[in-house]
Amino acid sequence: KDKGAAVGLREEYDASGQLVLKQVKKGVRDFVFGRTLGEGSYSTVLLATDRQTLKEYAVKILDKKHIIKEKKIKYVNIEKDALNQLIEHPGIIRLFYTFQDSSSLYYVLEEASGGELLGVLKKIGSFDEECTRFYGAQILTAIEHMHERGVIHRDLKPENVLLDDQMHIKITDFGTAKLLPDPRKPVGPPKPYDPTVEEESTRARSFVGTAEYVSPELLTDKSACKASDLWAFGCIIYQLLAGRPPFKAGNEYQTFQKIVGLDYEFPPGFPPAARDLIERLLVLDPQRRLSIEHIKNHEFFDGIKWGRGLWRQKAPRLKPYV
Ligand SMILES: C[C@@H](Nc1nc2c(c3cc(-c4cn[nH]c4)ccc13)C(=O)N=C/C2=C\CC1CC1)C(C)(C)C
Repeated sequence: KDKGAAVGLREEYDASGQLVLKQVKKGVRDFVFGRTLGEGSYSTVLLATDRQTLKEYAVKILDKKHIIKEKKIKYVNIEKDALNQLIEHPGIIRLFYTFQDSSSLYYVLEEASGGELLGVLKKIGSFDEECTRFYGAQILTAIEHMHERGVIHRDLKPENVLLDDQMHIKITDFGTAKLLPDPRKPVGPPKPYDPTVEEESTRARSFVGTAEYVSPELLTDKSACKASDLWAFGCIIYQLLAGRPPFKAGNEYQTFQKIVGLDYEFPPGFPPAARDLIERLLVLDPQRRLSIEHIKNHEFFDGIKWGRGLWRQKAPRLKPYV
């Protein structure tokens, strides 16, 4: 009789000589892989079912050779560290565990069966104020949680805002996050030069998010800060109500020109409170952008109960804002 090796169990004897079966790390064989959810540049995300528990997960598979060749090892560790630092928040996708085989790394993540907010938005065209207020509030508290833990997402967009089976949000894709040094941890001695590791400075310089949501500071002086996520937040709020992002042009370069020139306008009939909030977020100088506290107190969010209550209440029914 197979000692359960197939299901990742190992025989051990405890102090009193009693036989115990220990659950060891899961492996590829423990899952049945389903459809592809999306392809990243170094990874693929598939739906997968755990053979034993029949629970559904999203598994991100990274090709080790490709990562090493492209010197992206740092990115991979950043994503894992970011997800591990952000556990236990209802608005952040959970990383359950990771394992590897000879060719790939596997991240076993929570499945968000409602899919991407972008997909829902495309289906109904645009959100009304009530839905925008609810989803905006959930996204803001998830951003607040990240920033409290020194994590800057850097690529927030409706595609990375997922929906669970209760139609509550789950932020995902921390592969391009920036981890601020932990103020509580002393900075260690400088590491010896390692040619295979791409330096932070070059990394910060090389990375740019998705054109429509990139902040002006990332385009002008190549550095992202927490306020960069709030610029993206402003773009998302605008897009939920208008059905399109504020800065969109024929190609990336023209989109960048619109951003640094703050070249956007509101469609007629745009709700005035939302317009005022967006005008205080889409500010070129990151220092002058509204802080999270001020956003929470803005009249657009009047009526929102911030805190745990936000995650227990029923999501408003999505109806198009005509
Ligand atoms: C934006 C993202 N799309 C998605 N990423 C994830 C999903 C996900 C689920 C559906 C879905 C499920 N049921 N119906 C639709 C559709 C798209 C998804 C999920 O459940 N759990 C973790 C995910 C991502 C975590 C990983 C990046 C670290 C890309 C295109 C990058 C795969």
